[in-house]
Amino acid sequence: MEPQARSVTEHVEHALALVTPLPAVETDLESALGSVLAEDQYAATSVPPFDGAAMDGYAVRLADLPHDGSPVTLEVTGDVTAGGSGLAAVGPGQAVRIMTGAPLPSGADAVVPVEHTSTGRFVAGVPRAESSVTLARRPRAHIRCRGEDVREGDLLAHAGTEVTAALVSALAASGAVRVPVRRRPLVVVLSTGSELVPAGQALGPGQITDSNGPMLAAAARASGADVVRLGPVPDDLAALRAALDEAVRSAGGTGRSGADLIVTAGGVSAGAADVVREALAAPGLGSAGGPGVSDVDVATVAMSPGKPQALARWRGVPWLALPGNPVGAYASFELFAHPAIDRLRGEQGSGRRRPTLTAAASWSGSPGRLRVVPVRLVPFPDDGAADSTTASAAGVVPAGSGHALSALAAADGLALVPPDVEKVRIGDPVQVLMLR
Ligand SMILES: Nc1nc2c(c(=O)[nH]1)N[C@H]1C(S)=C(S)[C@@H](COP(=O)(O)OP(=O)(O)OC[C@H]3O[C@@H](n4cnc5c(N)ncnc54)[C@H](O)[C@@H]3O)O[C@H]1N2
Ligand code: MOO
Repeated sequence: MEPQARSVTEHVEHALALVTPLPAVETDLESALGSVLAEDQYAATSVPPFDGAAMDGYAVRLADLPHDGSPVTLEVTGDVTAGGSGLAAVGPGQAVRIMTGAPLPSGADAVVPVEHTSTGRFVAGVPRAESSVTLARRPRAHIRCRGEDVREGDLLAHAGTEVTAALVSALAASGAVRVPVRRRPLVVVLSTGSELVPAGQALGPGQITDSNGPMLAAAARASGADVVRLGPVPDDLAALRAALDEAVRSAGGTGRSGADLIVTAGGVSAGAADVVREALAAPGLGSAGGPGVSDVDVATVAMSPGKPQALARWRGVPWLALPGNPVGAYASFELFAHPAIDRLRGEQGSGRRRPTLTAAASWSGSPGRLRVVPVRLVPFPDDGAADSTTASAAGVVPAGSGHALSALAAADGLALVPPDVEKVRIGDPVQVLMLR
């Protein structure tokens, strides 16, 4: 008899319970890209750090410009450029040439853009020749005030935020040099199966190319981990145990020691050669395990594909054992391994977006199981009009034509059809775990 199936949500909880956020390390700002902040970040300096010009033009005193908008002629007494010393002052009846980003001279309280003055335009590289300028009051002052973007001490980002290029900009502008981030996890990926040969090798009878190894390695890398890939290892207990031991010691080319997470694919179901099951314990299972293994948790998860799953520790290192069927392996990675990697990285929240979109085709569910369907985004509703710009791109259809791996390759996301849905019909809401 098949053991009682566990829900996907429950298995996610078990997977998350296996891992804890990695320690914080200080790193320079650029290397922090893709890592997760370990502490809240506050601005060390204000942005902009001084009052300055937002336009190329003339710094003036508003008191000199009539309210009725009639023009006045002012004496041009100086020049300030961005990065220049900016010591010029504007006295009554005077104006100073000023370039965008330059500090506002004392006495000035507005900038009049050059195109609204008698000068018309500045010529790059040509120094000031004009001794006067005629201009009038404008509705806007075109001044960027000190701290108007970020004020010293402002919270820029919470702990748990992934460092993006945009955040690097905000941190750099406000004085950050080194930032505390969680260490990147080292994930060891290991595929098992005597039928597997590495990509590029000729196939003998009954052999297939190992695609789960490269796929899981790529998926782990895309979720922000450093990756070492081992195997494929044959269905042989001694070989598997040796590979797991290598994983524990593994530094690969990363200059680090020891996996933070081991992800295997294959060998977890009921076959006589299912070597991962063998390494976890004897058939029957529970919490027991052979030497090296602890916290064994073998589960039948109510999902399709991806039903056989196991969790354990190998010499203390968290180990997620995913099924070998490639689509099941990928779905399991996204549902269980990705959140576990997010937790190791210290990321708050669940990483992947899961919007509710609309089914633009009908397909069957898997009653009693969460059905995972690779889907493509399409416009919906698609009224067939030549101009489809009115249709939103919020519809999904099953990707590919049913061949499992080709569907996965074409997918924008994985539709998650709940266990109580027998059939998805056109127009039904459907939750989609977005892959890009
Ligand atoms: N008697 C039962 N048999 C099976 C059950 C079951 O409940 N009772 N479950 C089935 C389901 S569902 C799945 S999923 C598979 C999972 O089995 P394993 O995790 O043990 O995976 P394997 O048997 O090793 O492989 C399954 C399938 O995928 C191919 N494969 C494996 N690894 C790779 C790889 N790295 N690259 C490409 N393809 C791979 C493998 O050749 C098999 O065809 O068990 C069912 N059986
Ligand atoms: O659970 Mo298996 O991955 O359905 O094919």
